[in-house]
Amino acid sequence: MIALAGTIGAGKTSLTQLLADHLNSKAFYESVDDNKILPLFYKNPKKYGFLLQIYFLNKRIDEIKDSYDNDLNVLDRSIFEDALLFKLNADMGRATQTESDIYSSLLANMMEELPEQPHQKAPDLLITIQVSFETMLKRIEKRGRSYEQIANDPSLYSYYQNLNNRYRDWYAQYDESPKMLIDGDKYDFVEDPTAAQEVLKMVDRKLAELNLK
Ligand SMILES: Nc1ncnc2c1ncn2[C@@H]1O[C@H](COP(=O)(O)OP(=O)(O)OP(=O)(O)O)[C@@H](O)[C@H]1O
Repeated sequence: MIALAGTIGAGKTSLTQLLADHLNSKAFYESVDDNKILPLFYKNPKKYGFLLQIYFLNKRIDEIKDSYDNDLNVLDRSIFEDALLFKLNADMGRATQTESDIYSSLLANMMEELPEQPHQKAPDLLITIQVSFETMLKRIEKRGRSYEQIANDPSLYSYYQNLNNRYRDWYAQYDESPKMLIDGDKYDFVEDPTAAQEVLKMVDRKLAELNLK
């Protein structure tokens, strides 16, 4: 399967739709609006950080299992980014070392590839959308999920800044599958149909190179 990655508001959900339509495959979305734990987490990250992580892990494993039937199915967020978010929260004192260790070993256990399984769990291709911090802030504001707004909680500014910075290193180090980077500032594939076509062409070239299409 193809997994999208990128910071909050990078455009993962939109590109997932675009790609699945283009490839005639299925799109799998992380459902944010009916996630009951996320607003609790934003209100009290220390209390709900670990629960949120377990919730996401469970959801993403479900998605990985459901998307097995076609290598070109598209997931709007990769499971591997959660560790980046959790590490950030742990470094900010919102999770304990024990919670962090248990999460890492649970993730490794869940993702371990077994010889008898018919399909691998890691994606066939990871596509990361990289956006500047300014773009990230604009998108978060434009989308307007109340618990994500800096106007309601100014401490989110440094959380978002830190998150965006860490994505660069995360992408550089990521080695679970083939990967490619899309510049989300340069290619506004949501508003600009020409940019969308260019992005689809880039992905097609990568899929051909990997013999997936
Ligand atoms: N592992 C995690 N730990 C903490 N928060 C998370 C985690 N995964 C997702 N979130 C939160 O869930 C919300 C949705 O994030 P996500 O980036 O997946 O979707 P999105 O904002 O709709 O992105 P896009 O616009 O790229 O589709 C954000 O508030 C994000 O901070």
